[in-house]
Amino acid sequence: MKPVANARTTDRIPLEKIAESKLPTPFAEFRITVYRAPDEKEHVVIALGDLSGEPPLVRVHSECLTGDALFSLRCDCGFQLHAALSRIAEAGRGAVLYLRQEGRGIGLGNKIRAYALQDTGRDTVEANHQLGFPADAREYGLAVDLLRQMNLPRIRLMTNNPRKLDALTADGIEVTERVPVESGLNPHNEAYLRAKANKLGHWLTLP
Ligand SMILES: Nc1nc2c(ncn2[C@@H]2O[C@H](COP(=O)(O)OP(=O)(O)OP(=O)(O)O)[C@@H](O)[C@H]2O)c(=O)[nH]1
Ligand SMILES: [Zn+2]
Repeated sequence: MKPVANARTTDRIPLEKIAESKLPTPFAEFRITVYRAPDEKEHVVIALGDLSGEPPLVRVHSECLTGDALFSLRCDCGFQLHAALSRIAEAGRGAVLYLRQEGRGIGLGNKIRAYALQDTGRDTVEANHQLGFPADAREYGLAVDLLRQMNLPRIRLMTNNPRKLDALTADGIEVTERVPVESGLNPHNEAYLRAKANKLGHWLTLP
C-alpha cells in the first residue's frame, strides 16, 4: 500500500504540542502528549517505546465518549481502544492518535440525536443524513500532521475502515500493513456494525 503520487505536502494544519507526561495504565506505562489545533481542540497521542526504525503499530481513533469512557455497547469503539492499547503493550511499542472528532465528526449531541433516530429504525448512515450531515464528516489531515510531527511516515495501521486507510495513504503516509481490529460484537451493536460493513465498506466479519 504505497502512498499515491499527488500526496498533499504543503497545506498542513498547524498543531501545537502543548504538554507531555507519563500515563500509567493497566496495559503499560505510556507517554501522553497533547496537541492543540487552531480551533482549540486538544488532540492526544498515547505512545509506547521507541517508534523509530521498523513501522510501529498505530491506531487512529476517533473520539467516542459513550463507547470509550461510558461503557456503551452501541458501538465497538471502547473495545477497539482496549484492543489497540493491549496490542501496543504486547508489542512494546506503538501509538494511539486520539482525535477529537466525536460522532464521526458531528459532535456528541448530534450523535445522540442520531442514536435516537436509530432507536426508531434508521441505520447509522440514514440517521446522519436525516440530521443533514454526511455519513462520515471526519477528515484525517490532522492524523497525517501528527504522524509527520512524530516522524512516522511508515506505520502498521490498526483499522477496519477503508476510508481511513485511503485518506492516510492519499496524504503520503505509507501503511505497510493493515492490522484488523475487530472486537466487541454484541447484540446491541450488531445492526450498527452490519450497516458499517454494508454501507460504509468496513472490513468486518459478521455472523
Ligand atoms: N454519527 C454517528 N457517529 C457514531 C455512531 N456510532 C459511533 N459513532 C462515532 O464513530 C466514530 C468511530 O467510527 P468507526 O467508523 O466506528 O470507526 P473508525 O475509527 O472509523 O474505524 P476503525 O478504525 O475500523 O475502528 C466515533 O467518533 C464514534 O463517536 C453513530 O451511530 N452515529
Ligand atoms: Zn463508539
